Amino acid sequence: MSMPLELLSFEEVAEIKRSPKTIDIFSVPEMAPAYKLSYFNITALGEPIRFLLSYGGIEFEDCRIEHENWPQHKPNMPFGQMPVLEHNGKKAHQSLAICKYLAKQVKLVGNDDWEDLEIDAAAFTVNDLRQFIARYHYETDEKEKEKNKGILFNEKLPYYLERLDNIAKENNGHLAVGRLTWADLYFVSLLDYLNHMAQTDIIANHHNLIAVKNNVLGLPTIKEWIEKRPKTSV
Ligand SMILES: N[C@@H](CCC(=O)N[C@@H](CS)C(=O)NCC(=O)O)C(=O)O
Repeated sequence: MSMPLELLSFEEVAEIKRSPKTIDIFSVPEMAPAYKLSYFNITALGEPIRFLLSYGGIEFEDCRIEHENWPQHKPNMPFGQMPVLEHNGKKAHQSLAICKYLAKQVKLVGNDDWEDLEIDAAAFTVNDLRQFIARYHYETDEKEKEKNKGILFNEKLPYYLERLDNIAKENNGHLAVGRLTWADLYFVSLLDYLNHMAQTDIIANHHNLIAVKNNVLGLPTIKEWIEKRPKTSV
């Protein structure tokens, strides 16, 4: 607490006035970002969350856990998995739930409940597609993998991509409600991962989905994030 000036001697007051205390801006401790995202050092399920935070200019601690250190962190996660978003001392899990929360924060949601339903349906469909591709990619039994490959490339990919492409056409280069929403960011942020797992550019022949991709990658805050994000293999 500072001393009232009238209780100080003339000399002491004079000394204080000669050397006024100034705030040294370089010594002010930086505030920790309000959000911390924990995920592996890859894009995959963490990237939609990183895209949404970046889109909204929300500062976040991008905590990337190396696989060899995962066993010591796993017990601290709500359901033993990541991504996990921390805010105000609380931990949230489930990437889609986190995306929906952030989408509200950055205003990439619908104007009414029905629009939200359409946006959710688009994003959840992309998530279904991700799971079909992952089923093939992560299969270790060679015979099973071959079977999954047939199902993926002959059935699931053409079926899903054709429909998603039609939706993108009807919505002017977006996946729902004719404008940019979190479903677009969700899809585009996962694309590298989906292509990596399928070992091909899955949207190469789907021009309306390419438009969705270009719309998202053209956003200045997303461009900035992609330039500065750590370069990883996936
Ligand atoms: N449904 C969850 C799935 C989370 C999930 O599968 N996380 C994986 C990484 S992508 C994980 O933490 N794996 C490590 C483990 O289960 O020990 C979500 O969408 O967040």
